Amino acid sequence: MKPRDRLRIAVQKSGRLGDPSQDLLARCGLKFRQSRDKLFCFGESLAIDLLLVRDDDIPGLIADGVCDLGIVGRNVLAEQQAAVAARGETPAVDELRPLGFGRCRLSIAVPQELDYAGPSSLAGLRVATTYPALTAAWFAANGVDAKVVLLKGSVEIAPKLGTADAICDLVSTGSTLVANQLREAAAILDSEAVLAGAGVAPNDERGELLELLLRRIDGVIQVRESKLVMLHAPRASIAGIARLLPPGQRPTITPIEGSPDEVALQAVCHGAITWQHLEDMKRAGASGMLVLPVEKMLA
Ligand SMILES: Nc1ncnc2c1ncn2[C@@H]1O[C@H](COP(=O)(O)OP(=O)(O)OP(=O)(O)O)[C@@H](O)[C@H]1O
Ligand SMILES: O=P(O)(O)OC[C@H]1O[C@H](OP(=O)(O)OP(=O)(O)O)[C@H](O)[C@@H]1O
Ligand SMILES: [Mg+2]
Repeated sequence: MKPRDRLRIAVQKSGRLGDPSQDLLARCGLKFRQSRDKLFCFGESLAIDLLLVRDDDIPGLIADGVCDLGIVGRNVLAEQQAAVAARGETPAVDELRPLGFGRCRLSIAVPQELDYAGPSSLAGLRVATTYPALTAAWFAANGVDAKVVLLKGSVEIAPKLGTADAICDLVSTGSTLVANQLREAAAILDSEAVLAGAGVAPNDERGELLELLLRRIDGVIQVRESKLVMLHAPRASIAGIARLLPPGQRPTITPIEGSPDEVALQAVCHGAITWQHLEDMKRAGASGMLVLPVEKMLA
């Protein structure tokens, strides 16, 4: 293969991960000019280009060296790794970073009327899936002999059609399962979009670009998951309130002019602040609570 000096990332052309993947790269300061056929994006701000492809092709493109990196669901990457491992080979593509979007899980689901009391309930049954290697590996790990039936799509209707007794497919809200009179029996993999890359990083300019990109991705993810919390509280309640916050920087406490028993608290927290957090803090004495997004952060 021709040597390359530009880093190349495979991203999903359309579908669920396409836009969020490009959005993440834009937040990392990458700017692109798209080719007329919309299959290639030339990096204008850095020597990093994109190849726009079907998500199923991404692990293979990295393994073959056509791309250095890819943004793909862990479910797709893990399936490829499990298929390689089942052939007795060592997977050449690794997960470098979880990216925090495209969250779903790969689950075994069974018809409502099937009694499921654990993996052994599926012994001797046919299980339809688009993820044959992961499904077979889960059965093997649980010592269950079941038949894995490969389907490329519409897996959920297989039990109704009589081509399978159960399925193993992606679940997010669970509404597809409900619509097909199925229920989730066991989650076999928690998934989200991940940055995937070759086990061995390129040992040239591309290696440096990769390091730079990883640093920026880490920064973007940290900021995205960070919130600035501001509130007022009686001085005596501050320790209790601080314990209710997700982990983060040590809070700043400032006196409030004219209210000697009350202080203002300001804290950068890493992780979601839910309504439940706010209600718990209110019960602990907090008032005037504000939760703000963080745009940039530098330690
Ligand atoms: N319901 C869901 N909720 C959240 N994430 C999901 C859901 N379904 C799938 N995903 C994640 O998004 C990825 C891409 O899903 P999508 O449906 O776009 O794939 P696809 O139809 O195989 O696309 P392609 O045309 O690229 O082959 C999945 O591999 C999974 O990681
Ligand atoms: O638990 P839910 O929120 O219902 O999501 C699960 C469904 O989402 C995905 O399909 P998608 O919506 O992408 O449709 P497709 O696979 O038919 O393209 C997946 O293949 C499941 O069928
Ligand atoms: Mg696909």
